Amino acid sequence: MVRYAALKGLYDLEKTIGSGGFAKVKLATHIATGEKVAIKIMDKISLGDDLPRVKLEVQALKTLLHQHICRLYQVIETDSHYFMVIEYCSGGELFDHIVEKNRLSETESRKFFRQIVSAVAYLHSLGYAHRDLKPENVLLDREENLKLIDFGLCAKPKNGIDSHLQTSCGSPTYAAPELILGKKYLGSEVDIWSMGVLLYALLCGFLPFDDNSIENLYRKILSGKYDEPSWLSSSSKRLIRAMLQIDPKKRITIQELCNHPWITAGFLNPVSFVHKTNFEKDDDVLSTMSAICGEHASDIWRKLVKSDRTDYRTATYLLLLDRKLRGLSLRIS
Ligand SMILES: CN(C)C[C@H]1CC[C@H](N2C(=O)N(C)Cc3cnc4ccc(-c5cc(Cl)c(O)c(Cl)c5)nc4c32)CC1
Repeated sequence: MVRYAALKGLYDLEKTIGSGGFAKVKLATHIATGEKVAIKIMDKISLGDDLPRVKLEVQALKTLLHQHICRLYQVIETDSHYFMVIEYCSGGELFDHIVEKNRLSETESRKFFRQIVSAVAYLHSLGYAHRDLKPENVLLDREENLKLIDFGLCAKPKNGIDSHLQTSCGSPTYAAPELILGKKYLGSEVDIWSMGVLLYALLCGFLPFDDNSIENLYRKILSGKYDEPSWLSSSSKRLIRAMLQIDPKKRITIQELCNHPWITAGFLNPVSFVHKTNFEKDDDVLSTMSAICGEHASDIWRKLVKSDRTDYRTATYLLLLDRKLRGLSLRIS
């Protein structure tokens, strides 16, 4: 087990739970609270010119506070590494959940899809586009709540979400036609297309556009033609068609999506993104922390609010708050 001095006394590293590109993600225990976390470890050498993506992802995750977006607790930077301490999702990938059930019922698909729409509507409302929405980037926590991850490709165009992007990124299988054609595109519109692919995967258990050869895959995507299995309801077909429109200008918008009849069926309200308030003060958590570190609760809170919200104290506060919201005792070892 590689020892990282920067984590000593703060986190106990356990097994590797995944690796992708330039990062390795390990399960770890936050020593002060005993809570499980995921630590995304990146070494600066192999990051190379991908370094700016880390800063982009950290900045995005610090800003994005939403119940269906993975929470960043702490960032540790050393000369050689970046460590991002992130909310652990013990439910694994949504993809595996679909595969083991073959496909999901319309009701279960709707439960998950509303959570995705809520997270993406919130993302877009802050001027971000994810640009790499795919089942592998949608995880589940212990209560099977959905968590969006991997904001390494997300973009916040300087002049707002409605300004055009050009960089081709994300995986072709979920990429919108305009993106694979290398045209200028709107982040919000390509996210809608990817969500259409995601919804199709939830309801069908396979992908609308798939082929081993990249050229055939591109041809299928650009044709916009895909199977509509017999089990799809006409309402599901209509919604998927509205999202998988080749012409981005004909594609349903995120606002229309929040109110779409398929989305609201069986629910009392359209999808809203009531995101977490920035940083709510909790006296139980503060008094637990002050009992341990001997500082006054008011001093702890003042330092927390003033901090850049990515230090160990912040991680401890947020993890204790999570424990409380889950109805568990607030204990600090
Ligand atoms: C395919 N990707 C490029 C990497 C892959 C690494 C493992 C990870 N994972 C898994 O695949 N489980 C099955 C377990 C698991 C559990 N909790 C996690 C909590 C957070 C994250 C996470 C990972 C990355 Cl790269 C992020 O940027 C963020 Cl914001 C969050 N990944 C987790 C994770 C999923 C993604």
